[in-house]
Amino acid sequence: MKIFTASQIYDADKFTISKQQIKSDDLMERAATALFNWIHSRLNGAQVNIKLFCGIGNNGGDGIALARLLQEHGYSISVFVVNYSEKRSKDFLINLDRLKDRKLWPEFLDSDCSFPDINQNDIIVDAIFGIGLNRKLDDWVGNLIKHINVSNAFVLSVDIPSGLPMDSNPSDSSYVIRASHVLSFQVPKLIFFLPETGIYQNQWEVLDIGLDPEYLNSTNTEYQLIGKNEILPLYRPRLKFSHKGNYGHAVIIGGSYGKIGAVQLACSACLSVGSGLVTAYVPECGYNALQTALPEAMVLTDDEDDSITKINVPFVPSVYGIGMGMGTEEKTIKAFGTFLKNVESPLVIDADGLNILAKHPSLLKDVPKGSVLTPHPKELQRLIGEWEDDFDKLNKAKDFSVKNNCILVIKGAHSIVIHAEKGYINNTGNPGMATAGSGDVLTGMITGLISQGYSPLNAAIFGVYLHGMAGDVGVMDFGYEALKATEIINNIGKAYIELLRPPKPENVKEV
Ligand SMILES: NC(=O)C1=CN([C@@H]2O[C@H](COP(=O)(O)OP(=O)(O)OC[C@H]3O[C@@H](n4cnc5c(N)ncnc54)[C@H](OP(=O)(O)O)[C@@H]3O)[C@@H](O)[C@H]2O)[C@@H](O)CC1
Ligand SMILES: Nc1ncnc2c1ncn2[C@@H]1O[C@H](COP(=O)(O)OP(=O)(O)O)[C@@H](O)[C@H]1O
Ligand SMILES: [K+]
Repeated sequence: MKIFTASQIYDADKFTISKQQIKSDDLMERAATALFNWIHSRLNGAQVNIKLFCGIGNNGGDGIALARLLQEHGYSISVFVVNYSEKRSKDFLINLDRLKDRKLWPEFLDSDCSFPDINQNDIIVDAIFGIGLNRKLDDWVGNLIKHINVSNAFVLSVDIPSGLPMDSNPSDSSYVIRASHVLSFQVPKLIFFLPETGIYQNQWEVLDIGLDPEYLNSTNTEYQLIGKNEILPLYRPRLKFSHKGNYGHAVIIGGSYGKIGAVQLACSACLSVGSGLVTAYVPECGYNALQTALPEAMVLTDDEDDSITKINVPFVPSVYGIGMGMGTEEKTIKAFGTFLKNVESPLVIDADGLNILAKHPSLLKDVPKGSVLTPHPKELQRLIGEWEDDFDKLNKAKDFSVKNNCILVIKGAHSIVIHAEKGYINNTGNPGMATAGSGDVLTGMITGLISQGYSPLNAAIFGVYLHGMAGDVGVMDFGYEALKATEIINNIGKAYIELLRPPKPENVKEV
């Protein structure tokens, strides 16, 4: 699903209005009707107090139009206009008049007034600001938002939580609505997926308001939300007459004394995702552990017992995954540097492989083109430097990807695969995956996908999705807290099955 910027959304509006020969307030009516249908299908006329806080722009206009529809259906509503500017939008005014025609007079709030009481059992509709926010809020508006936030009432935000800009962090986090649920028009917004701006809402949902498909389909976006529809076409089916040689030979290099488990997890994930053959390259101390824990994998060892000091792989594998648990000893850094000079197969680089690159950026030029780097936030910061906010981080990551001709997987709640100017945002996974070794599993999975013939970019996008899905299937049995990296691996198979499960036909009753 494409993620549009605010200016693209305004363009989509204009395009739709002109192509469908409608008026802009018709589009607002569609938005309000979609909001109303959502609420009505859940409340079924229940007499709960609904308090609508509406700004004076089009977000406010949506709220005012919604108020009219709610009133027509007998809901108990109070409408407050947050009068933060004299510059009211045309469609806001049209809808305000329609409300007044029905003898419904909103209460106007301004800097001098006291705020209305909010009961914990009220439902708040937040239509104060939408995607048009472009400067700091006046303090009294910020204080109203605080007043709503402390009420503990259910807050339904229209389009986005009010007070949240579309392309930067809010200047004051207490001046942003904490939304229980966001009903966002037509397309998801980038701010829902970034760690610093995604915290303002519990859940989001997209409402179709009929923006013109021609514009939506033909417009390129920097970011895409990756779901099943985007992943299925990437899937490479296993062929009936294939043999293990068709699915590549992956080599996983890493480990040091006390950290052999990281390699075991990566190898096991690499096999479970479907690599034909997997060989581990570890220090001598890892030999027995690996051969015992993972009989399917082959093991090559370094001459040294505790850490990797040279990397001698006597064949050319399909792909290498390198870095997990490897340490950053001088001897290992040297071995890694020599390895990079000679390697031609694409790499998946994680953990200490990334830490070494960050400390010795001159090595970056030897990383094969199209390699995949999988940093968590701290490793990313070592690689690309400090960032001002998540938007700056994404721009710096794109620059890094272009400069070094690599694919970056920025790991997190919504991991983002960065390839040059494009970002692919993952939408699977859960907080149960914030556990030791889950990153090693991801590295093994991406390596195993490249081994089978997925391109490095597709392997990164597909791997991140499947990894999250395996975690999502895993929590069904283990809950968040008890989910361990091993359970993510054990559920890779079920994640594939879930991915390939045909959608249930609509309107068919289960017997
Ligand atoms: N296609 C769609 O998705 C559709 C979207 N629709 C809806 O339109 C919404 C966008 O509406 P919008 O452009 O009128 O902007 P909105 O957020 O209501 O702000 C109002 C104005 O406030 C101003 N302003 C900004 N910051 C400020 C500040 N700190 N303090 C004080 N004032 C400030 C600024 O005006 P300025 O003063 O800068 O001229 C701004 O224009 C969108 O979120 C969705 O709900 C639907 O109706 C139809 C289809
Ligand atoms: N809250 C979360 N929601 C979804 N996925 C998460 C969450 N926290 C962590 N993950 C995933 O778990 C993995 C953690 O990787 P990493 O920090 O490298 O772990 P480790 O170093 O222990 O292997 C990443 O793929 C990340 O996206
Ligand atoms: K809003």
